Amino acid sequence: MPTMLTDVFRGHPIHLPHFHQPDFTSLSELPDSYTWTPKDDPLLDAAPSPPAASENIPLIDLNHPDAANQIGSACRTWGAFQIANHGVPLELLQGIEFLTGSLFQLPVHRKLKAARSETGFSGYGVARISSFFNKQMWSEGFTITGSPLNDFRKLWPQHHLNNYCDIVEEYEEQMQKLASKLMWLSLTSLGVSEEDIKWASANSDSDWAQSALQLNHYPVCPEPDRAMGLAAHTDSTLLTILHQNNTAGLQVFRDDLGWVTVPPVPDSLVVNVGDLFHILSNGLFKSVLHRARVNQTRSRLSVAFLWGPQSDIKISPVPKLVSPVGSPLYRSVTWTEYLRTKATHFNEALSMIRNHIDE
Ligand SMILES: C=C1C[C@]23C[C@H]1CC[C@H]2[C@@]12CCC[C@@](C)(C(=O)O1)[C@H]2[C@@H]3C(=O)O
Ligand SMILES: O=C(O)CCC(=O)C(=O)O
Ligand SMILES: [Fe+2]
Repeated sequence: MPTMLTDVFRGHPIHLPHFHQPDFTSLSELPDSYTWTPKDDPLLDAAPSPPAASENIPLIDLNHPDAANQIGSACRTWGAFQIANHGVPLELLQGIEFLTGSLFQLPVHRKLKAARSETGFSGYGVARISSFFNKQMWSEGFTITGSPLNDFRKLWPQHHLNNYCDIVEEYEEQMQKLASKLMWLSLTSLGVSEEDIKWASANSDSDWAQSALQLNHYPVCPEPDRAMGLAAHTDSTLLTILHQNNTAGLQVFRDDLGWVTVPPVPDSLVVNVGDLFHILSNGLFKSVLHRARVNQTRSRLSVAFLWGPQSDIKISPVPKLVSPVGSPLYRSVTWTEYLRTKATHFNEALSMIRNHIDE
């Protein structure tokens, strides 16, 4: 039996900073433990000099005949793009946003009933990457994998459960289909077909993939310029599909441009390349560094669909993308191994599985 995501951190506890959640709504000043300076994050104010022209991640119409090439090009230059005409019913996007809003509106003592444990995967808590920073993030999260019923039971009375579980299940199904479509469109642009990736071609999508949902809430903040919603990170996924409410906050990093805000476009979705897709593409696709800032007047919600392979699948660079005289940039790794490496080494995880070739 392959490890399921639920078991990834079993026996690999993550010691998160003590959970002192302030009552976000009652503060008129940012507590020191939430005030970020460049000492806490070297890239905090990263900006090119001279300042670069304003540019943004592309918005791609999935119905466009050239969508595959546009996606491939966005994966190479940005590691992120937005998509319109993605086929996910709008009521479903509204449904998951409503569920997320009502979850975070619950009183703290109720949310803590579904707190994520140190060795657990799902439930309520601070971002997992919190342990790598000295300052706290201005956000709260809820991770779901598999059926949310057990956790949701701790939050809501019976009469909400079926409806909320149906929304999560339907959302995961739609995202799964979309993620697989996006993966093949981007690989097509590199000349890679199903014959080149055995684990993916032998089975239908639902057999080889697994996923998690990360619900995020960034409350209104008295001093947004000094706070951080979610610190800079890359996702450990193949692809991540993000729905944000109509409040800006997500930023992606480009060496030549610094931090670039991804504006919310109604009814569209944001797609990020994750570390595993970077590995699979032998470094051609960029796993994008991103973060979330916060806001003084509007609270922000986001729902991230984190998508990767089942845990018995070894991801390694597609041979076709390795030059005949070169060697693959990375050694092979399963999603479970990678998540554990990331949980202990954070942003060093990718370089730890890189093949260092003697010159
Ligand atoms: C399947 C995943 C991917 C995880 C870990 C696990 C569940 C939650 C995901 C996130 C979501 C928030 C950012 C991140 C960096 C975090 O702290 O938790 C992500 C992390 C990763 O992409 O590495
Ligand atoms: O809230 C956002 O825009 C970013 C969320 C994110 O990066 C994540 O959940 O991995
Ligand atoms: Fe992320």
